[in-house]
Amino acid sequence: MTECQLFLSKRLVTEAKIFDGGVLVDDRGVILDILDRDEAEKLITKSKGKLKVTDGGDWALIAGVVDSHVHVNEPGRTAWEGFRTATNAAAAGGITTIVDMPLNSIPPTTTLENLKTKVKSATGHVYVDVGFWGGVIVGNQDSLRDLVKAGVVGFKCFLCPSGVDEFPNVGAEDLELVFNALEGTGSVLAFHAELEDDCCDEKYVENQDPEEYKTYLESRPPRMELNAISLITSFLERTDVRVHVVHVSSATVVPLLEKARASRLARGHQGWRGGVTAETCHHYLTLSAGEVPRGHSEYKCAPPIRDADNKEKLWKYLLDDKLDLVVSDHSPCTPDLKCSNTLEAWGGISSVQFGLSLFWTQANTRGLDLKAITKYLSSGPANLCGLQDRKGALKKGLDADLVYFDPDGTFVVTPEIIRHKNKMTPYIGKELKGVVKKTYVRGQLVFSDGDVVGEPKGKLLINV
Ligand SMILES: NC(=O)NC(NC(N)=O)C(=O)[O-]
Ligand SMILES: [Zn+2]
Ligand SMILES: [Zn+2]
Repeated sequence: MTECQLFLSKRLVTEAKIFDGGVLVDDRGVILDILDRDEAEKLITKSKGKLKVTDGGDWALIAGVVDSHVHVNEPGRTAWEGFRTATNAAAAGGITTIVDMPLNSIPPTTTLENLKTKVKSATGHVYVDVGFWGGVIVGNQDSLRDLVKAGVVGFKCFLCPSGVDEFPNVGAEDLELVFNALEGTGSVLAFHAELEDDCCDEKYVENQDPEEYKTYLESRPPRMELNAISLITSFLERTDVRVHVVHVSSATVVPLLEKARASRLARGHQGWRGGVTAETCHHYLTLSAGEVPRGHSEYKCAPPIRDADNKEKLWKYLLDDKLDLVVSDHSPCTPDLKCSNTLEAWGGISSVQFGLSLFWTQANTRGLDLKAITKYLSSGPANLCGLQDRKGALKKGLDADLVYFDPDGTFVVTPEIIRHKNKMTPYIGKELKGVVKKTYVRGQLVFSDGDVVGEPKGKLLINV
């Protein structure tokens, strides 16, 4: 019993309930049991001081957040973001696993060789556990099965230009090959779902003020998301490969996804949520187009943040179980690339550290309780990534990825508290609810009292 630990809280949050109790953790950092207060007290008495007990009192004890959409950019664009800084920010934000996106680093994660390069640059530099997405680009379909074997959680592809030359988008003809390559692997194909058509909106906005956010917004209308979903769903009668739509911005696409899911479920698809899933991001659930100040491209991302009515619809769909998870899509860059011209600036929002508090700030005012955090920020992403037997909930047999969280505390976002590399985010000056007090990865303390603890102890969730 000497190596076991017991983490107590008056508000222990499992997938099913919130109660006064404890999480018993073994010497490997795996959850041995979830106990109520009486059982925990009896165990403490029985152990005669041999059990290491941590009591968080009134702080909630929640499962660590799994952020399945983070662009780390190292190697190759390490000035934009690196593993140390991104995972330091994650630990401070109550995230115990991030999953790295395959693009913006050079090389992109599109071959086994490239994955090995990425893994090498991450080794020894991560404060939380890190999984990896593979990338699908034109012509790399023969590399996909090797990447699956190496343990990538799935693949991301683009249906429109990605913003970086080395990650070209695919078209309908490529997708045929890609679905064939992934058939039967159990892997998931995630889409950046924006697709242009003949009606060229970019040309239309040419004469408008490029510093106005509205100009950028009009260059990427909801129609682009709808076009993409139509293309994706047109494949679903012919393939069993799981599909996932990343960063849904326009609520208009959700009914189409719902229909596609229903049809797959009717066919008996065995994947999580019928193998048709979708995420939205903290920025779409927190911000709206009307509040973006002129020339402030730190609000720029693709697809764009839309109006307040759209934001409310996204919340409704989320609460109706029509959207499955919420992520940061942390996609940072250097300050020079966030110029005041909204058409030319880099598209990507930096927020990995603040996702949990951004979500809680909104969720709490909408009458949700702490279980919503576990559902949408932990178990949802873990299920997407096939990590549900290791991550994503306070449950026997899973890794003891734990966060002591003060749901009633507040803080203001300032550049000084930002831990990601380039201190830009649209949330500067905003007051957020919910303060991360301590973060544990596999039972080990990695963040406490406002700072990371010791050397990076994160694991890479990969077999290379
Ligand atoms: N090249 C990117 O990092 N793009 C990302 N940028 C955003 N979302 O603005 C993304 O996920 O598509
Ligand atoms: Zn994307
Ligand atoms: Zn992204």
